[in-house]
Amino acid sequence: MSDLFENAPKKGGEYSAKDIEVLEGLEPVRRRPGMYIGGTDERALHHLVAEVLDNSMDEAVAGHASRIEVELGADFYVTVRDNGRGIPIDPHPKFKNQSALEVILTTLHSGGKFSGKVYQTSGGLHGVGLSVVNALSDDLIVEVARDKQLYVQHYKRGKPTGKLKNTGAVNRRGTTVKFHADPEIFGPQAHFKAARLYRMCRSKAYLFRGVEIRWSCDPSLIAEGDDTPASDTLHFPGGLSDYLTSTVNGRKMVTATPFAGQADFPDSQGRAEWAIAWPVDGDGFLNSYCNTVPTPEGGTHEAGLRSALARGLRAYGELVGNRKTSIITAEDVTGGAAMLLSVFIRDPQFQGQTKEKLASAEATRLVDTTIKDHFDHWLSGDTGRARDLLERVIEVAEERLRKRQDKELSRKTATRKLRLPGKLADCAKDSQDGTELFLVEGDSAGGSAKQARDRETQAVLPLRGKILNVASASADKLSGNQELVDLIQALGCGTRDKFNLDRLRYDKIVIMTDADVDGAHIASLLMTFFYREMPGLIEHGKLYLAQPPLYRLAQGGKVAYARDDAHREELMKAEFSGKGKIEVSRFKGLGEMPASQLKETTMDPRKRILLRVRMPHRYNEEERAEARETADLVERLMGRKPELRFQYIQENAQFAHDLDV
Ligand SMILES: Nc1ncnc2c1ncn2[C@@H]1O[C@H](COP(=O)(O)OP(=O)(O)OP(=O)(O)O)[C@@H](O)[C@H]1O
Ligand SMILES: [Mg+2]
Ligand SMILES: [Mg+2]
Repeated sequence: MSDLFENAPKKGGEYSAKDIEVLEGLEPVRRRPGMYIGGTDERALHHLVAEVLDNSMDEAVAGHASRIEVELGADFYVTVRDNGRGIPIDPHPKFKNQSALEVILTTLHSGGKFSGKVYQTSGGLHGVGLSVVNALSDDLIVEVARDKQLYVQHYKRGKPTGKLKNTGAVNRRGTTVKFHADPEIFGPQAHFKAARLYRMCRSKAYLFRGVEIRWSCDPSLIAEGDDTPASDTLHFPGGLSDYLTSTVNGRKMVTATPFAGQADFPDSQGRAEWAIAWPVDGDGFLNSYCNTVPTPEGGTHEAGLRSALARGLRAYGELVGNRKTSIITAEDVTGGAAMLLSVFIRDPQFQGQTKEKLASAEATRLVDTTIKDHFDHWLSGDTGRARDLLERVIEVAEERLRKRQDKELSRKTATRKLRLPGKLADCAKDSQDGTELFLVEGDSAGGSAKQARDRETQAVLPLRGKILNVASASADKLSGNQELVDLIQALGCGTRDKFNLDRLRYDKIVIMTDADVDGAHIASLLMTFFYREMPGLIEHGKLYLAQPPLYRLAQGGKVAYARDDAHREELMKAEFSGKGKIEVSRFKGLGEMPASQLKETTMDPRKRILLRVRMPHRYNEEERAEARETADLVERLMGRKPELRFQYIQENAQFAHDLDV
């Protein structure tokens, strides 16, 4: 026994109990905010407000609050006030010296929503939200008006700075949380945006008719050209129907009336509300919510809705004896539809604390059967509109089949018709399936890449020098740029309104530039180009960044590659022993790297890491508005300052495999 311990190595790779940390209280939240709010970017920042607002919404949906005020101050403090029951302030039975309020604010997994006794269908369920907001705020004040008394407590970075004080009598009730996001976490430049918070409040008000949300913000925070009001009272008795009308406002629809309604699930399992229209232009979206929490990644409730609509329309088609009905898929019915879906269910299961995707299995069946019933009625209630919709969806299905046939024409015939650029080293495989195009910088890197590639599936296109800074280039300048003309030809899918994903000649487009400032610059120029000219490529997840290493480390027979300085330090500590010299060599560029090493580190699908470039999320009204903000961001970043560009890429590259542009 003692032998075992004595023989344990003392130096170098020492790793023992003392290395195991247990983070206490809210420390884990500050150390790993991403785990609780999905990152530290602008989206995550705004998520803080969502957590606080969700708690007030839960109070409203449970029937205890009717009014919520949300205020954004010039000092970027956000205040959320409701007229609900007020967070309990009596001493907590388990923690004798703390009020329940303090326990809620300073302890993860503390809350009143676990049992379903005090809230039935709440957005909150983890008992984490408010404590996380507290941990990530450099200043937070909570006020509770309860039993005609007003109680106040202050916090900094998750810790109370004093006791809960009773400040005297009041004539109202409810909870007020006022907080300021910690710049240590979100960066000194990150601030709440009025437009974004306003949209959040508005959609909450649409989702629950029983609440009135009073919005206000300091007028100085409204950017020029932004139509966000400085104050507004949001109350929508028409619910999702109103929401849909305001969203699709003015567009021509396939049917004169939308398919909208609400219904309870059996056995008080909750309820659903929906509003669906089919725009003639076929530009659809689906915004879904569970217990007023937006679920931009969809989930089981969306699956139920899709199934209900597809089954309903198919059943109708068969009933009226339309033989083409059999070709209709769910995607044909719903792909081009403008859809809003809100469900309220008990004890929902989400993926992650930001709750972007609903996982509750029973939601699919509940939504499916409930909505299918109503859809059947809606269709049979007006045969004119049912026929219009059916014919339209059959057209969509036929178009889809026609496109698929075109696609099945082999890539080779497409290639023959197309003049491919001379410098392209194409891959041997005919179909697009599983193929990759590497965009590399310069002929020498191109040479290495050509040797390192798998000829069957990997193609290489070397681009010379710095391509035009397309963020500021006009269309004719673009078409005069040979590098970009070559690139567009090699891809085959066209640009802007001629863009057609089905014609894309490869499955993945991989930007592979040197791991240095110039490389990052060229990568960002190319990303801007794709973002501007072929956003569909990014939307469909076809664009990637390769991650070539910057250093090679060797000791004895052991070799490792490091992406950057930090990674090199990490590897030196973790992978190599303290004994003997570690040889460190820095790659000057991909062109200098032997083909075998380039293959192993960067190109071989079994060993490499690729970063996928993505648009922020899917298309729904809020997300689109954000995407427009992102367009500004890209312009700001790519437009002028190269240092900023570099930082942007580096930061994202380190932390995420999915890179948001
Ligand atoms: N505005 C409010 N009015 C009344 N009670 C509140 C309010 N805000 C928070 N609470 C109480 O504090 C508890 C903890 O809130 P917190 O946001 O931390 O977790 P949660 O809402 O239970 O779950 P989640 O982590 O999913 O948000 C709630 O369960 C509720 O009991
Ligand atoms: Mg909550
Ligand atoms: Mg909590």
